[in-house]
Amino acid sequence: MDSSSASFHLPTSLEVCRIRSLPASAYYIANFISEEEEEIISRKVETAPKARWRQLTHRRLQTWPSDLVKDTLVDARPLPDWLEEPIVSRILSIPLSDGQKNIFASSPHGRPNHVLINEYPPNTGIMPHKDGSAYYPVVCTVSLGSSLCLNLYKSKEDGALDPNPVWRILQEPRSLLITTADLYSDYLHGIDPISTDVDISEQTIANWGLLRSPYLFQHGVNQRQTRISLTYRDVLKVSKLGNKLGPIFKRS
Ligand SMILES: O=C(O)CCC(=O)C(=O)O
Ligand SMILES: [Fe+2]
Repeated sequence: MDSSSASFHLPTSLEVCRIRSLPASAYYIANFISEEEEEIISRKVETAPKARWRQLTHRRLQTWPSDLVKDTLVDARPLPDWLEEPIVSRILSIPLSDGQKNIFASSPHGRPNHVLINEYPPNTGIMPHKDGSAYYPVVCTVSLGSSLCLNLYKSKEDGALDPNPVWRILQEPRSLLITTADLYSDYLHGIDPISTDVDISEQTIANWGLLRSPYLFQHGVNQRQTRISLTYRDVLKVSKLGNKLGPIFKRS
């Protein structure tokens, strides 16, 4: 498999795939990985050692290289190859706008060092939340398997959550969504625990003009199947102890 971006049609800059109807800033690349790459990565996720999975009430997840301890990455092993290639090199290959640096150029480690993998069977979601201060404020989400809507919420003046989402982003399989800046810090995001996303249209989906297959949603619905998301972030604090211990941990 050729993991370089040269043979793959990526946008020339993030600016060309910015979701213009949203506050600063979100970017959506519909065809970020190929079907073959999606298949290979999905298989790696599914066949990871059982101990890698953490079961929540409705959903299960994996963290690579490990969970954070007090907002710190204590296990400084590099990401495994299948999480690194082709996704990380492709993210780093795209300039913000022509001639500029990539989205992680100013982050402490210059690249994502942590990946959270969430699996969402139909009728599962994630409560509205913010991702918090452990990370450099850039989240790169690669979706596998199925489409679903990510909701964006505003906090009310009194800090309470306004339960109606202000925007919805439709994430198709093989897409990359990047959220950063105000959208990262000032808004919450969540996924409804439903089997079918409804009321999907050009008017209600913020990234409609950037979708790969808008015709699939012409009847306004998206029947969900199991969707897996990989969220790439740069954890700000990496423990020095972890760095020293790193080489003696076995890779799994
Ligand atoms: O699966 C997604 O697209 C969102 C996951 C998420 O919000 C998180 O892991 O913090
Ligand atoms: Fe999140």
